[in-house]
Amino acid sequence: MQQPVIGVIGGSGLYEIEGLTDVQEVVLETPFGAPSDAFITGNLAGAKMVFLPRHGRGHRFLPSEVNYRANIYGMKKLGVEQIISVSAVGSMKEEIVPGHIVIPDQFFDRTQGKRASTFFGNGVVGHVQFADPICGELADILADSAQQVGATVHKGGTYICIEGPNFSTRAESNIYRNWGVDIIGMTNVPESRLAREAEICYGTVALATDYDCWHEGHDDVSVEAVIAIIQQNVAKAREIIKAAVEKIVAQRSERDCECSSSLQFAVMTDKSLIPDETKQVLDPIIGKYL
Ligand SMILES: CSC[C@H]1O[C@H](OP(=O)(O)O)[C@H](O)[C@@H]1O
Ligand SMILES: Nc1ncnc2[nH]cnc12
Repeated sequence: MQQPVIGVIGGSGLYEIEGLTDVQEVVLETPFGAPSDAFITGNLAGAKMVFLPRHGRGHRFLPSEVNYRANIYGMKKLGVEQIISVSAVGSMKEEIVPGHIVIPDQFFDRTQGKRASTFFGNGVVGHVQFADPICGELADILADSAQQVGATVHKGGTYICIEGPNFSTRAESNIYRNWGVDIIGMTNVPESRLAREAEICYGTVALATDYDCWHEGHDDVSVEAVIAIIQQNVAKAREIIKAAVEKIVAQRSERDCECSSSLQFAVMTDKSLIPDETKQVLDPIIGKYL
């Protein structure tokens, strides 16, 4: 059995990963442009790791500016099969207290169409299933890991993804709550869509940092408050990643989740009509089916 290759996309406050051996910086250009930063590769607990800070080191890219396609394409090129996303989120439920961890199982997309969110196009049409956008097996591992390291964890929940970069109005926040969502953020869509198209399992460790602006007993969300909670919890997030990596290594078997073969029946276009250049660009993603 080959060593697992696990990607970590660090969100707000997580710009580096600790404890790796044989660390290298890999600068990649992709057909979709430059990723958010150099990929940091190394070994951790028997796995090969590929780390990328979503907003770049120094937090330089807005949620709408992050080049999600280049990031996921780069992960695929580096052999990543599972991505652990780490994200700061607002809590939309009383019981999700700032400092708690949520492992969401659903996304609700409220982005405004400004983000490139598919590898398809340019002569190739494909439609992947996305009813369950998070890999169930990876989510189980992340929830168990969070519990193991002593975090208060909520397993399951809907993450509503807004365009940002401004936080929500009070009316929006209350309406989202009426829709029944659990947490709010700005980044996990389209990242998760692209991971599914690339047949990479995707799971999120969401750190609740605030009550957005709906809670009468708490201050409205601010960057200052978000950073304070992240700083208190970043060590815990790193412990969760390490525990999850150890479990993935221990359970290592060929993936049999739906994510691992999501493209098998997804491409609609007659193979003989797909332009050569498109085939070349998408070779790491659809090559095995052509
Ligand atoms: C600093 S609060 C807003 C910012 O934090 C979250 O980012 P990430 O998912 O990368 O941790 C949120 O989506 C916003 O981008
Ligand atoms: N309240 C909030 N809204 C959107 N993204 C967030 N990230 C952290 N807190 C957030």
